[in-house]
Amino acid sequence: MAVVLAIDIRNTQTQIGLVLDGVLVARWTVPTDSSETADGAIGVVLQFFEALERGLVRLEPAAPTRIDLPVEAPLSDGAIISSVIPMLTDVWTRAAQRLSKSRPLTVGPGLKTGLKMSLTDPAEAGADRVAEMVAAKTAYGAPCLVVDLGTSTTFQLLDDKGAFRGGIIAPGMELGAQALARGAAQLADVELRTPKSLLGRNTAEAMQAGIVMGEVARIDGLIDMIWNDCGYEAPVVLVGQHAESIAALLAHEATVDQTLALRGLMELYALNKK
Ligand SMILES: Nc1ncnc2c1ncn2[C@@H]1O[C@H](COP(=O)(O)OP(=O)(O)OP(=O)(O)O)[C@@H](O)[C@H]1O
Ligand SMILES: CC(C)(CO)[C@@H](O)C(=O)NCCC(=O)O
Ligand SMILES: [K+]
Repeated sequence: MAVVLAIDIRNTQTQIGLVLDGVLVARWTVPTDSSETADGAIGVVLQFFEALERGLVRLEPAAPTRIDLPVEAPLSDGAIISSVIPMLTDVWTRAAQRLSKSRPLTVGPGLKTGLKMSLTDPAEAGADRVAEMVAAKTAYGAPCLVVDLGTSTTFQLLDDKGAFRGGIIAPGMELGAQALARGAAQLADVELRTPKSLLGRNTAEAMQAGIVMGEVARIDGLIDMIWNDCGYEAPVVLVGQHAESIAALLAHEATVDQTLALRGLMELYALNKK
């Protein structure tokens, strides 16, 4: 059985996918720690494996009922890393190197994607956005629009010719809420949830409306602007921590797909492993 680790390092969270014989079996999410060490990163993977062994991890629908994981090094046959934090790329690469039989792959210049990049500098594109485009092409076909609601809110368009046509990068909801609380003396941190009504009757509700409903309006508005700009429309796929709640509030129809980036990593691994 081939064991592959797909590691997706984002600004707030790091997610590890366990891939067995090309099937995504389970996921493990930890906060991203900018002072992480290679030893610490190995610890994260060991925790994941131990939690799996003890039946504490919810398995993906396609997972086999029984999983036998290696208990000694190498714990995996290979690994693929997508990182949007340059400082952590090397740390996780060293960790993955010690965990696996073969040299880990990193999403970035030099890795085959099978994707045409309609960008002025493809090397600049976030590895997460590239991984999402790769999986979107397989799962939804071209054209397709991916909206990622994480630390930042990003839009990635796979155009009607199947190329990554660039997109939009905006501050995410948590960042917006933090900036508001930091910048205004009478405003404090609020929990990010859908307000009871559009017009808040107190400060917290008004802030929730501004952040959550503001995000909904921004996404709906930008989607329309994108269709106007392109001259065609396409399926919309929502990913990231806030995808479910925002999808429910959007005027546009959207599919939530929380494993898109990890599946993109799986595909990139298959395409690039020797
Ligand atoms: N509480 C949670 N438990 C498990 N998984 C989670 C949890 N929250 C989010 N995730 C998953 O972790 C991944 C990353 O989450 P999130 O969107 O918060 O990332 P982020 O680090 O803010 O991303 P980015 O830096 O790209 O904006 C997503 O795929 C999401 O499904
Ligand atoms: C925009 C983020 C932070 C989203 O995770 C990441 O994809 C990134 O750092 N990208 C680099 C810039 C770009 O994608 O064009
Ligand atoms: K920065």
